[in-house]
Amino acid sequence: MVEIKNLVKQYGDIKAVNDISFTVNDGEILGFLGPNGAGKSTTMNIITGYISSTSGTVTINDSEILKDPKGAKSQIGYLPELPPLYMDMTVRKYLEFMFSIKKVKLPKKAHIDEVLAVTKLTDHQSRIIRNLSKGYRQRVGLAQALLGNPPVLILDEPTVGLDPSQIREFRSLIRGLGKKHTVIFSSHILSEVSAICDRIVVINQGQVVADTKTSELSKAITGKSTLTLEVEGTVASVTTALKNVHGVQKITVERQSAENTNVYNIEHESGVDIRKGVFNAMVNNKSVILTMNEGGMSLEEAYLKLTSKPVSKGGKK
Ligand SMILES: Nc1ncnc2c1ncn2[C@@H]1O[C@H](COP(=O)(O)OP(=O)(O)OP(=O)(O)O)[C@@H](O)[C@H]1O
Repeated sequence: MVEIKNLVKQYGDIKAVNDISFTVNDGEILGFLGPNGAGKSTTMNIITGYISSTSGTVTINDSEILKDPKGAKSQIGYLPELPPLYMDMTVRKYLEFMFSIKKVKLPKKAHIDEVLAVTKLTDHQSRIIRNLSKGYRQRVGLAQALLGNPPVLILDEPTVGLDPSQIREFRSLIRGLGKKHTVIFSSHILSEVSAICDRIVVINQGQVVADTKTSELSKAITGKSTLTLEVEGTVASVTTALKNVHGVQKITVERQSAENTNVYNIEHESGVDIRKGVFNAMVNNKSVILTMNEGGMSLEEAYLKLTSKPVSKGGKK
């Protein structure tokens, strides 16, 4: 488990990280999301012990990073935004070199073979790193993070600069790694995080603005349960029929999408699934449903809303 408590990092009069707390459970893939300059890299660098915090604590499976840096660091594999690769080495030589630097205690050949296989680099182990594409270099960075089989992996914006097919491959690698490791994965791209992670922590201007299951992000922001419905029929008859559905609280016509067809936003009681009731009401009303989606606000809209508003007092100066 990774526990981050009241983390603060001050650079002069800039608070890059301003009282951040969150926990990552064993076996979880946590997305750490925020716009450029939000404080992601600073937080990651503190978690991995690269830089120290101004105040607050980071604990990795009972080892606190400042009190027991050796114990904490031995449990972390880190892929920084720019992995420290030695361009003139072959992939295998580089991993052997990092193996000795990290003083890994596992059988060398077998372990490096395993790491090469997991990162799909076996066929490229004799190539000079300089000649590899960005996607392959990133895999080499991931391979060095995996040396020693650390239980926790910290990946700082690992897909930046990769092309779409490299991104897809890298994502599937991370998903696979999540089965054996606890992963913290930072990104400023929402779709990336929602594709891989079950839970996300959103930061903005050095503060946590959401800590929630990906599927509940929209609800966490609006505080409301909503259903969007596109249906044929007059507004009057559809609204009357919807009003009688158990759990429905408020109906708003969002827009007209075609002739005699409107999009409605339906607020409903939290925890009540109104979809069947809405379906039956529309069938009885002879109104054809064209689309029905839970969560009135899209994930993208919710994220923009979260990260565009100014952070309350105590935020970055
Ligand atoms: N060494 C430093 N000295 C002064 N200010 C810094 C330093 N490192 C970071 N900052 C500032 O702290 C804030 C957070 O930066 P950080 O790099 O952690 O953000 P980020 O979320 O990782 O952004 P990006 O996605 O652009 O990498 C920014 O305003 C940045 O300018």
